[in-house]
Amino acid sequence: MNIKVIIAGPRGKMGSEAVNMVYHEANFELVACIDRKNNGKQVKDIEGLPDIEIPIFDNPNECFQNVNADVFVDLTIPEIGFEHTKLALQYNIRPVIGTTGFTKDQITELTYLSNDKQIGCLIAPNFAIGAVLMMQFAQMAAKFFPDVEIIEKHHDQKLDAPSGTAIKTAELIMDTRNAKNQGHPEEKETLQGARGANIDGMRIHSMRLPGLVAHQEVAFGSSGQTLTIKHDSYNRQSFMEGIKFAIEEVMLLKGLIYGLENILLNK
Ligand SMILES: NC(=O)C1=CN([C@@H]2O[C@H](COP(=O)(O)OP(=O)(O)OC[C@H]3O[C@@H](n4cnc5c(N)ncnc54)[C@H](O)[C@@H]3O)[C@@H](O)[C@H]2O)C=CC1
Ligand SMILES: O=C(O)C1=N[C@H](C(=O)O)C[C@H](O)C1
Repeated sequence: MNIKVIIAGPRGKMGSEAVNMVYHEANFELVACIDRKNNGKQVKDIEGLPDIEIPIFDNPNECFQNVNADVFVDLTIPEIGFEHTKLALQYNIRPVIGTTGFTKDQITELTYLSNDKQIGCLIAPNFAIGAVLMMQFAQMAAKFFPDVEIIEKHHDQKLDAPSGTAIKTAELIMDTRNAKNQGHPEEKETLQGARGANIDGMRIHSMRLPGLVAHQEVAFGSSGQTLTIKHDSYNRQSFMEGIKFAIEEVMLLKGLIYGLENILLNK
């Protein structure tokens, strides 16, 4: 049986790619989109989207109430994505969340809701398989190289900094590395922010430039050597294999998973 999917953010860079992927996937059926504009219109009315008569709602409540769906995919902004996710769970529709910038407290609240209702929910800061592996390799390396800096580089339309991927990478590293303040104990920033954001003593640097898509380096150093683990997404197609996998897998979950690695690496 087909998995029925609702997508929020269909006009966005990621949302439009996801609409096309879901439409072309034999086992998926796009049943509605949530867009803050275009209420009452159809997907075919939006430039760049497939020529299909799928309804668009600007009101998520109305959408979830009227459309029979299995999975809800959010690719919007964190404030809206969080509200969408809570609502989808209330309607027993399984969320697959690509939107980044959720706070720790928000993820905790969604975990409670999802686990309590025994409804699958997947939050993945990065759906690119290569990025998931990059984070895993970084976690492995941190065991041997506790001095580490994360450099993430994105297009200049990105709203959140640091990226969700950089935060997730730091969290994974924190699982294997004891907190350590890096650099000289008496170092001083003569220009605020020069050393980047500080998380558990490691630094995250965020670069924003037109021309970039999504890139991250995790640089480790020890006596006489450095190790750099690097991933590049050159287009948004790179995230689609992971979203497809997440839509299939969330159907089997009974609670919330944060990070694709938790299901991908057990396959
Ligand atoms: N998990 C992953 O693998 C990836 C996640 N992302 C994340 O996905 C999200 C979307 O990224 P992009 O498509 O690049 O952004 P975008 O700016 O191209 O698209 C954002 C979408 O959100 C919608 N939106 C904005 N404000 C809204 C509001 N107030 N109410 C309802 N909808 C609203 C816009 O209409 C648009 O459709 C971001 O959080 C980004 O960090 C991006 C790439 C990969
Ligand atoms: O906004 C983006 O583009 C991306 N956002 C995600 C993040 O914040 O990590 C994933 C990827 O880096 C692209």
